[in-house]
Amino acid sequence: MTTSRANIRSDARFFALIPCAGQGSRAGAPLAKQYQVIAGQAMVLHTLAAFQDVPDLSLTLVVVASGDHFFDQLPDPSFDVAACGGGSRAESVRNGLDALLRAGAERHDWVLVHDAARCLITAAQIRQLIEACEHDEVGGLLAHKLPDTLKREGTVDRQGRVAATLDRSDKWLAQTPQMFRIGTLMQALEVAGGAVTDESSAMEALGLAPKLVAGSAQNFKVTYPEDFALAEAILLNRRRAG
Ligand SMILES: Nc1ccn([C@@H]2O[C@H](COP(=O)(O)OP(=O)(O)OP(=O)(O)O)[C@@H](O)[C@H]2O)c(=O)n1
Ligand SMILES: C[C@](O)(CO)[C@H](O)COP(=O)(O)O
Repeated sequence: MTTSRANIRSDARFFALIPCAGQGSRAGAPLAKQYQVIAGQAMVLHTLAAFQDVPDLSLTLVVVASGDHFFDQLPDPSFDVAACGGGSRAESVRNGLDALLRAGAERHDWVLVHDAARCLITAAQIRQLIEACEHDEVGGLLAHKLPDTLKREGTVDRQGRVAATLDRSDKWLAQTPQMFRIGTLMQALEVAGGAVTDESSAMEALGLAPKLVAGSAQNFKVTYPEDFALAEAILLNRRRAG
């Protein structure tokens, strides 16, 4: 699929979609990781604070699982909540895009999809992504160039041992936000199905080449138990630094 410049409208608005309906099984705690308190508040509230500081956004929509009442008691939230989470991240995103259209977004508008569990994102990084992609034909994602030597593990009797050292010069770690036109992303996710782990993969399956925008190592996804302490230390350090 190609996207022609003629299809690009300059009056597009920007929406944010925060998938927040996961269970955090790799984090190994009874409470879903996005609701665990770090640096004084639930992880997802740190994430949302960054989006609140981006004036370009028309609306931020948080997708939670059905029956999740975490946000019910928040006074004057700066975002909307839709209880339409699915069985996979891709399904939660797809349902969230439907909800955005119901909330007034249009298919030519941009959506920035961002993990609730990437609570170290900053408003400046979100702005950088928007500036890098708003005139692009496809859109793109924050990503981090691989900083370490890359090994491939062996198979069968060589499991747990190095089979090869790979060229890392063209390797990036995909982060979020990932920013695409709502309509194209919906089409891409329809084609790709529920198994894709990010929006870029779905767009790639359409034959499109999303733009890689350099993010930061600090924009990691809280995934494993040891990630909480690191995220908290960075948040507290930023607070101290003002
Ligand atoms: N069915 C799902 C699965 C994930 N997510 C969200 O997608 C983001 C990134 O996913 P990941 O880190 O894989 O979260 P979990 O699925 O919660 O983690 P795990 O795989 O360890 O269970 C998280 O903010 C998570 O809440 C979602 O909205 N709906
Ligand atoms: C979208 C994502 O954060 C990009 O790195 C990631 O793929 C989601 O996490 P998962 O563990 O693959 O579900």
